[in-house]
Amino acid sequence: MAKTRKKGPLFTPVDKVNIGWFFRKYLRPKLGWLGLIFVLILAQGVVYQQFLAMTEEGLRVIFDSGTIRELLIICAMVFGLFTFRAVTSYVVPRVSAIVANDAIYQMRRDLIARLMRLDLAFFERTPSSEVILRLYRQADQLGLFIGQSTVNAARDALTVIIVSAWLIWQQPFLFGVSILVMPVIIGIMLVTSHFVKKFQQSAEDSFGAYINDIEEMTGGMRTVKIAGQEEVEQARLTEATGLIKRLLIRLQTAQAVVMPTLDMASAIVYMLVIGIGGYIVLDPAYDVDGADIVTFLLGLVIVFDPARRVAQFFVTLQANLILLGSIRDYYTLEPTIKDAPDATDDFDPRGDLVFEDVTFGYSDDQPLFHGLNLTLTGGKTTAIVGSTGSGKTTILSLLARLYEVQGGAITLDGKDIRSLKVRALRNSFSVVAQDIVIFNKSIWENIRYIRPDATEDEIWEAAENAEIADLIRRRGDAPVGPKGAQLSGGQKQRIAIARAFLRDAPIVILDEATSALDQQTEDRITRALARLGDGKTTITVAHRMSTVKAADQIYVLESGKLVEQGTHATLIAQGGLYATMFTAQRDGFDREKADD
Ligand SMILES: Nc1ncnc2c1ncn2[C@@H]1O[C@H](COP(=O)(O)OP(=O)(O)OP(=O)(O)O)[C@@H](O)[C@H]1O
Repeated sequence: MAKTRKKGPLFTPVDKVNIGWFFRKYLRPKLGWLGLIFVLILAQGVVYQQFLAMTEEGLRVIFDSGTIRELLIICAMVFGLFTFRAVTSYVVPRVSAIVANDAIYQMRRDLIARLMRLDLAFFERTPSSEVILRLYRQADQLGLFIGQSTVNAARDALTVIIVSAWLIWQQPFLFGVSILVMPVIIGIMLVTSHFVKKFQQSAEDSFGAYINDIEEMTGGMRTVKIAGQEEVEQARLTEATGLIKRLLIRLQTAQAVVMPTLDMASAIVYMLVIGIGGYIVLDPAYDVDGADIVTFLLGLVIVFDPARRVAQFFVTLQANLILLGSIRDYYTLEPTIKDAPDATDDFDPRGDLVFEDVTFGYSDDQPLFHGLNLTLTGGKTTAIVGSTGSGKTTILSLLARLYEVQGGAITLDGKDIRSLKVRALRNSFSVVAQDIVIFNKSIWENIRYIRPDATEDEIWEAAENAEIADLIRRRGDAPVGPKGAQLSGGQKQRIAIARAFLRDAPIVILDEATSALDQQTEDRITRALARLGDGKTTITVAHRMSTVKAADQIYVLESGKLVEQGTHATLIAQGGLYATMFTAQRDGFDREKADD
């Protein structure tokens, strides 16, 4: 999703749109607070100007031998001014931290809500590391930048403006001399900004790749260990961190150019002011005294520090514009599968599910279904069998509108599923699939996840039905490890089955539901699943022929084409593909038993 940026001005049109978007959406509602921050930092700038004015007066008291009393009053006022500045220096970061973190919280909240609405296809093509990067690191960095750097920069900029205005008013000629170096500074900043943007983009990409590597490593640790691939993994991750190191060094080196440039510029300015200023003081033709020059120099010292920080800010701003752009990219994504304007939830989920001439492919060059016709009769059990990659799981995805058909239609209760509310349609399904989402919580909590409002009795009943209640009693509240790493495949499947019981939806989808179970458990679970599907529309996808035998209707797919259909008995009698697959599996099974 990286955007190539051409070398150019400080803000590209995309940057301007992004800043405008962030301001309108997340900062404008906080204008009151922003106003307060502005007033306080304005006051901080005025404090410096007042300090200078008083210093000039103090110096005159000393040079022109005024009274001690006058001097003491000036000292007390200077102390008072800085105490005020100290108080505001506490209040401003406090208020700005609240404003910025709240803005980032709202942005994250919206981002999460947006992500949830996106199509499954987005998650199947986007590495999770990219999502993590945006939701976590980039949003965090942006929050810090807005809460601290921007507010500080605004304060510094105001200080520079106020003090400079005072200096111009006092000594216009000397001020004119001081800003002779400005064009050089601006030129260097523009060049630096370009490189900072470029390196930041590369650094973000390599951070994404690094998170991806970590995810793959931790997720596949079992395989890594068994295959003794630790060193390969270590080398892979070390290489990724090495790349990050190199990019960050380049990034920070580019940023570091700003400070010495400003230091050199300030040295030249001081030199000019002392030289030309000194000459003016010595020349009786000018009405300028030593106090004027000392105050002017002090004013420059006061201005230079915040000016340096403002310049530095513009450079880090470039890096943060990349982060903002990267987060904003997700806001421009729209789900393609959403409710039609006149979508209805008025349908009977117990009705027939029918594929009418359905055409579908994951990509244009790989069509899968062409004119597929199937009827999954309401209240009955339909099995879909076929070799691997024949499109069985895709049928289930299309039913739940995880993908949209490209031709023809799928109807439920005679209504095109595209005319139904997506949420209502999906609520009609209970799914027991292979890719089970398991959280690092207790089994009990994992079952409850599907229906947080379920009563304790309902959860126990579901657990008993799925034959996992004993395990819950044994393990108690112990968490099951990340992604359920401490559970066996069969135990995870039984959690999925318990969830399906708890959800109790009118259509039950079983996608290889009993594949990870031993024969004895499988028999028990098959009975449990029969109870689950009792009176419901059940759709079973299985490699194992034994689990589909009892289905009311069996469809046999081959490379996306429907090649046979009927009951177990009729298909066996036909002696086609199904009969061949069934016999092959049974023979294999018998051989295994004989070997035992
Ligand atoms: N998200 C996806 N993006 C692109 N192609 C996909 C995607 N999911 C599946 N496919 C392809 O579509 C075809 C059908 O896949 P599908 O998962 O429906 O088969 P299946 O019959 O369920 O296979 P299996 O029995 O191995 O689970 C396969 O060729 C697969 O590579």
